[in-house]
Formats: sequence, structure tokens, C-alpha cells
Amino acid sequence: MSTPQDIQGRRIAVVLFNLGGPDGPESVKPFLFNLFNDPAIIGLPGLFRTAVARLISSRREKSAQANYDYMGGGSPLLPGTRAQVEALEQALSERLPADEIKAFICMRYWHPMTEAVAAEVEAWAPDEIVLLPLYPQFSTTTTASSLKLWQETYRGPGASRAICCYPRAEGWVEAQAGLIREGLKTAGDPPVRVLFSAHGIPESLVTTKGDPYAEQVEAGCRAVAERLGLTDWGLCYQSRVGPMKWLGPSTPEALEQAGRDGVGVVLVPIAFVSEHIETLVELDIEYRELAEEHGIHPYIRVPTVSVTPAFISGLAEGVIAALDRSGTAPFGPGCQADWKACPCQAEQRQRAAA
Ligand SMILES: C=CC1=C(C)c2cc3[nH]c(cc4nc(cc5[nH]c(cc1n2)c(C)c5CCC(=O)O)C(CCC(=O)O)=C4C)c(C)c3C=C
Ligand SMILES: [Fe+2]
Ligand SMILES: [Fe+2]
Repeated sequence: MSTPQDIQGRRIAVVLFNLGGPDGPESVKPFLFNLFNDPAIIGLPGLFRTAVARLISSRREKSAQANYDYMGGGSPLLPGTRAQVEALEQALSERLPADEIKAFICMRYWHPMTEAVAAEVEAWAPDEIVLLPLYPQFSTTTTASSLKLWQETYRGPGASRAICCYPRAEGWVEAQAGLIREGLKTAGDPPVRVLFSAHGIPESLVTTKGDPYAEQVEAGCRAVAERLGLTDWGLCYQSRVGPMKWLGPSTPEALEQAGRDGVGVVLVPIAFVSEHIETLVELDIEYRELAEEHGIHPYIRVPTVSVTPAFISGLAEGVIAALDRSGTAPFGPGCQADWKACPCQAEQRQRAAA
């Protein structure tokens, strides 16, 4: 018969990655500097990149501060992520009662950042580690950048594996579908178009780096649209930065088209899992004004999945599935094509070559 000592569980650390955001007006510039100094964001050699990052962060500081002022001066991303951590720990403890589970937040460009979090995880001495990006779709600019820095930094104990993406995972699709259903109910009778809006990336990352982000975003939108039986829907990209060609159509272009077509809009943030500047300011203030200018009624912005039970259960299932393996893999269906930058396919390629 087993004694309490025999059934002592594993210590499981889940590391949740996101971008991070400034916690007050004085951290806007250093946050922007960290972002633009990342080679995954600006692919210039070291010293040039740092000089460019200094210039852009100085130039953007005032306008970015004005936008963060709408949210009390700083980003709500960290409190929103803390709520997700609590919900995920709870969901995992219910499913794995014999184990001790602790989730850690690791932000890329503002605190808590990688070096400090790696030290915290090391001090906690986990047996198992699951790396879980809070980016459903993989991009070289987000997930790859966070995982690379983590892998270069963490030297502590524990068997580690990573979830690279979950663009069509059941919980993610169901959470989106549930929130859109509510949005459509609020819209009522007038003809409306469901517009999925994703954070953009420069088009060259897809063509030259083999970044699978656009494919994963498109496949996720299709899965949600099919689940809801949508007949009028589209995908567009927001948050353009700089002079390069970004993925399109842009969200302002898609809104203009909706105005011309005489339909209302239910706008869905399809690449974010919690509220922050890109939803609360760009979608709720800037694009709402634009929608009004184009005569779009209604303009309804669907909330992000945040701590909805379907999303959190989905994450918990992804973590549990990952515990049975090593390496890097998607949760649910990942990419369809063989993208050069996709880590799960890199491993498949290595296995096939061996
Ligand atoms: C899907 C997620 C994201 C991708 C892809 C992404 C790429 C990307 N972002 C920039 C530049 C900026 N992003 C900024 C804010 C921001 N970006 C994401 C997510 C993705 N970025 C989030 C969650 C946030 C919010 C941070 C917060 O305040 O809580 C900003 C700062 C805001 C602003 O000044 O507009 C910049 C700048 C680039 C250049 C890029 C791909 C190359
Ligand atoms: Fe961004
Ligand atoms: Fe993939």
C-alpha cells in the first residue's frame, strides 16, 4: 500500500511568455528601446540596431505616452496576465492534484523579464518545466524571440519542453467563438461583418524568414468562422510600425471597405489573449472613431479571451499534453506548410534526416 511519501508529486513550473508593457510614463521609452533593440524586431547588426532603437524609442516616446495615458499611464498587460496565471494554476491543480504547480510570468521587453524569472524558476527547483507562450500563433518576432532568450538564459534544473503555438486548439477556437456569439447578439438585426484583426508583421518576414504567423492566423480565423457558420467575415492586420510593407489588408482599409459595403462590424482581436494598448486604445478609441467616420453602425469590439473557462481549460490541457513529451510542438493543429522558421517542423525535419 502506498504511503503519503510514495505519492509525493512532481514540482511543475509553467512559464508563460508575453511581450510586456510599461508600468508608468517613465518606463515607456526604455520599454520601446528594449523592443526595437531585439534582433527579431529589427534585423540589423548590433551597434546599428542599438543606434536605431535609441532613435525610434526617443521619437515614439511622447506619442506612445499619450496612448498609455488613456490607460492610467501604463499597460494593463501584467495584471491581466496575473489573472490568467491564477486561473491556470487553479485549473492545473484540479487536474493534477498530486503535483505541485507554479506558473511564472516572463515578459520580453518589460518586467518581469527573462533573467530575473529564470533565477526565480531555478530557485523553485522544478522537476518539470513547460514553456507556454501567450501567443496562439507562432512568429519569429514574438514566440521565437522569447523562447530563444529563455533557452540562452535558463541554467536551472528540470526537464523542459515548449509549446510553440496553438492557432487551432479546441479551447482557443471555442473561447473565440463564444465571445463572437455574444458580440453578434449585441449587434442584433442589421447586416454585420465579423472582422478578425491581428497584430501585423512585416511581409518580408513571411517571404524571407519563412515566418508561419500569417498562415496560422488565417487558419485560426477559418476554424472560428466555420464553427460559427459565418457568411460575411474577413481578416485584417493592425498596429503597423515603420515604412516597410506589412501584412494586409490593414484594419483601417478593411473598415473603409465595410463602410463602402454598408455593413456593421464585429471586430475580433484574433492574436491577443488579454487587454492592452492595442485593444483598449487602438481598437476601442482610434478605430472606433474611424468606423464612425465611415458610417459603420454598429461597431462592436469583442473582448479578448482573458480568463474565459474555455481558454483556460484549453491551456491547462495543452500543458498536461506537453508533460508527456520533450522538445517543441504545437498544441492542436500547427502549421500546414513547411515553414523555415517553425520550430516543430524543424524537429520533424531533423528526425526525417536522421
Ligand atoms: C501577436 C502579437 C504581436 C506581434 C506579432 C507583434 C509584432 C510587432 N510589434 C511591433 C511593435 C510594437 N508592438 C507594441 C505593443 C504590443 N505588441 C504586442 C504584440 C505583438 N507584437 C502587444 C501585446 C503589445 C502591447 C504591449 C503593452 O503595452 O501592453 C508596441 C508599443 C506600443 C506602440 O508604441 O505602438 C510597438 C512599438 C513590431 C515592430 C512587431 C513586428 C515586427
Ligand atoms: Fe507589437
Ligand atoms: Fe509550427
